[in-house]
Parts: sequence; C-alpha cells; structure tokens
Amino acid sequence: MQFSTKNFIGKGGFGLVFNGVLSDGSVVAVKRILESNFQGDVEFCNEVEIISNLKHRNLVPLRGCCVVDDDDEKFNDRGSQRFLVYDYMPNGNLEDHLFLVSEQQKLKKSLTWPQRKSIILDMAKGLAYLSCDACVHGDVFIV
Ligand SMILES: Nc1ncnc2c1ncn2[C@@H]1O[C@H](COP(=O)(O)OP(=O)(O)OP(=O)(O)O)[C@@H](O)[C@H]1O
Repeated sequence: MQFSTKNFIGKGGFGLVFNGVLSDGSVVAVKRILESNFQGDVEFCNEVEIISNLKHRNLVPLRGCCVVDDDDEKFNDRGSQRFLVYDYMPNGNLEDHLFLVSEQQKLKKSLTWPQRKSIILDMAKGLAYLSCDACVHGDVFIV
C-alpha cells in the first residue's frame, strides 16, 4: 500500500503519518506503523479494539486499524503492514505550539501562561481517564 508524499503530515517514533479521506468524506490521519514486529496481528487488533473504545474529549479518537498482508514489501517479520486511523487534528501538533521553533511558527503569537495551564490540565484529565480504565500509555514525557 502506497501513500503519496504530498499527503505526508509527520513522523513519530512508531511510523509515518499521512492525511487521508474516508468514503464518508471524513478527514483522517493514517499512521503506517514501521516497527511493529514486537506483537502478532491478533494481539495488535485486540489492542486496537480496546483503544478504539476509549472516548474522551481530550484524546484523539482512534477510528480503527488495517492490517494488510504484503509479501512483496515486508515491513516486519510477518510480512504485514499495519495502519492506525485517527480523526485528523487540523491545528498541528502541541510541541510546535509550545515551542515555536521554525521561522514560520515564530510569526505566530506564543501561547499565554493561562492557555498553557489549561492545556496541561486537559492533558491531565485525559491521562486520568486512561488510568481509570487501567491503560498504560507509556508515551508521555515531561520536558
Ligand atoms: N490525528 C492526527 N491529526 C493530525 N496530525 C497528526 C495526527 N496524528 C499525528 N499527526 C502528526 O504526525 C506527527 C507524528 O505523530 P505520531 O503520533 O506518530 O508521533 P508523536 O506522538 O509526535 O511522536 P512519538 O511517537 O515519537 O511519541 C505529529 O507530530 C503530528 O504532526
């Protein structure tokens, strides 16, 4: 399965993220998992099912997943490609808003302290919801 580079949004620790549109017209972010050979397809789908049932206003909704068998283009030792499909968040990532690194970003107004406090409280509410549901996030860092 190929994605056009013009739809590339960003890269994270686990894969590349592309912009896409579903048949119902909704805009999504599709993450192509690059390093997924630590678990099998069944475990992967089970975990995705659990996560897709989590609903909270401060968590990006996971719409679903896709596992494609592809022997020609191996992405892991099982020969399958894995994709996670999320609602598309149009305002960019939080790190860029917090740190305004690029020249283009520096032209924007930096977040005020009350805005930053509100963001961190919202993050804490999202994490509290996850911990109540006995999920381990494992990908939140304090910098
Ligand atoms: N749902 C989304 N909507 C819009 N853009 C997204 C979405 N998810 C990810 N992105 C973009 O893709 C980039 C990579 O996201 P990803 O979740 O893979 O990694 P990360 O969380 O930024 O980093 P890491 O996985 O290393 O912790 C993000 O920085 C963001 O710009």
